[in-house]
Amino acid sequence: MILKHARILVVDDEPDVLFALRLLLKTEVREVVTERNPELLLSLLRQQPFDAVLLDMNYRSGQATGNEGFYWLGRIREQAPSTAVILLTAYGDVRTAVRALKGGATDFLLKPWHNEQLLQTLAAALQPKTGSKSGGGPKKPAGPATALLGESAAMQEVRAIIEKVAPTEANVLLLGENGTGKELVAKALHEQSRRAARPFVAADVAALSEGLFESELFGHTKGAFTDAQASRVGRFEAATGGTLFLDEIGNIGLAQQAKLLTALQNRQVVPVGSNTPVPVDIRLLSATNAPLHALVARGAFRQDLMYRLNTVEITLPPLRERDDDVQLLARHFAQVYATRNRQPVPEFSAAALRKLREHPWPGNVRELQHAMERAVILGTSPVLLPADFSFRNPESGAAPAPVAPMAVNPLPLLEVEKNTIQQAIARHQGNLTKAARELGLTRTALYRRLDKHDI
Ligand SMILES: Nc1ncnc2c1ncn2[C@@H]1O[C@H](COP(=O)(O)OP(=O)(O)OP(=O)(O)O)[C@@H](O)[C@H]1O
Repeated sequence: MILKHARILVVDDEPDVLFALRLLLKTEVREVVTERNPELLLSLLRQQPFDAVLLDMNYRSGQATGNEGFYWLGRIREQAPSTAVILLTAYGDVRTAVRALKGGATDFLLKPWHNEQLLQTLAAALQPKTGSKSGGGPKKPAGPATALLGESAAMQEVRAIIEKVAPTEANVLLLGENGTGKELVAKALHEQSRRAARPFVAADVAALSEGLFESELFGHTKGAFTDAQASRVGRFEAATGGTLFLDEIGNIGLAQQAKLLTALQNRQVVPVGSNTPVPVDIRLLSATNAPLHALVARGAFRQDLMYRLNTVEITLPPLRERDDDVQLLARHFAQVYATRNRQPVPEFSAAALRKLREHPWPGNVRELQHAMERAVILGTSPVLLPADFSFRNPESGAAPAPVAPMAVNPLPLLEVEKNTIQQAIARHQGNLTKAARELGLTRTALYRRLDKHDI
């Protein structure tokens, strides 16, 4: 496609950028649509096809991780796989660029841009896929990579370790409670590795009986046992050149541990029923929610195997220890499920946000994800309220948490509002943008209330 026939969507939260790009593009392309709010991106793509999206990567001042950009990139890839996406960022570095391209971006431009270069990049992005895009390197079909979200210090550290470790061949052991994102991290490690173009093979080893363990992982020959009507390649071989992810590794017995250790030491597997070893070339990632070090101390897990697995160890913190991420993830899942169900994206009342923050999340991000799906589907107003979230009492594991009784001497409403605002501001060390977000208010609405309460 040539540029002058193209329909281009530009999404950036800076009005000046939108203005400049509209001015530049309106004489060069057939149609240019600009939008400040990335949340409207998907509905714009539904309304009309665009040939390319110029997408900003950071939407909140001071945030330079580009995670929002990666998130929207993934969503565009899912919804409009043939639309070219060019990412715009002021904070580019090589790793971000690589991550963007692996996530399916067509190209990457640094702000401030040169007009000539931007037009050339756009024109190149509109060429058919088999065309002249720079060659070299193995190509991987752009999958809708789920971004690992979270701005808490703990998650930023996890992402920094991933970036450092992913390109190496180190075996990585992922520790953390259920639903903290271990599998997501394993996929990120694979996607950012040199093995990204080869398979990512996952196996839940705890689910394998002792008998199945060997044949699933190492394969079997035809007739090796009663049900073996044909020979079958095991997970190790299937992952050749790529990554093998062994989940729930802490739950396997000592006999399986010995078999696994032998395979890892010898870098080869012997399929059940065969005498011929098959060499394997895998990078091993494993995960467990069991206290593996304590299991080693008790003699229930082999120390030598653990040392094979944990060249690098990454511990995913429970969600209750990363308060800052609860709101961000809740908004993310609200967006995902509202879009999936073709519903408007709900807002959150301040009280609902408080309830989400105060819940201990025993099921971590997975529990939050399900809570948001339920709330979006069953919610009756455009603003989610505390009643839209009913958590099971973690103690009993069954009954929904009782509704808090009314305070006997309720504070006057204005007092409550003032206290709530003051607390939110204190929690965010005076950062009004963050306080406003937690309270479910726009910054302007928060300023009005500061004025009203003389804060
Ligand atoms: N930081 C995150 N950002 C976005 N989504 C996340 C994040 N962490 C977890 N999720 C989502 O939460 C769900 C559970 O994550 P995942 O399966 O990776 O957890 P896990 O620790 O491997 O769980 P388990 O121990 O139960 O296997 C997935 O749908 C995943 O996409």
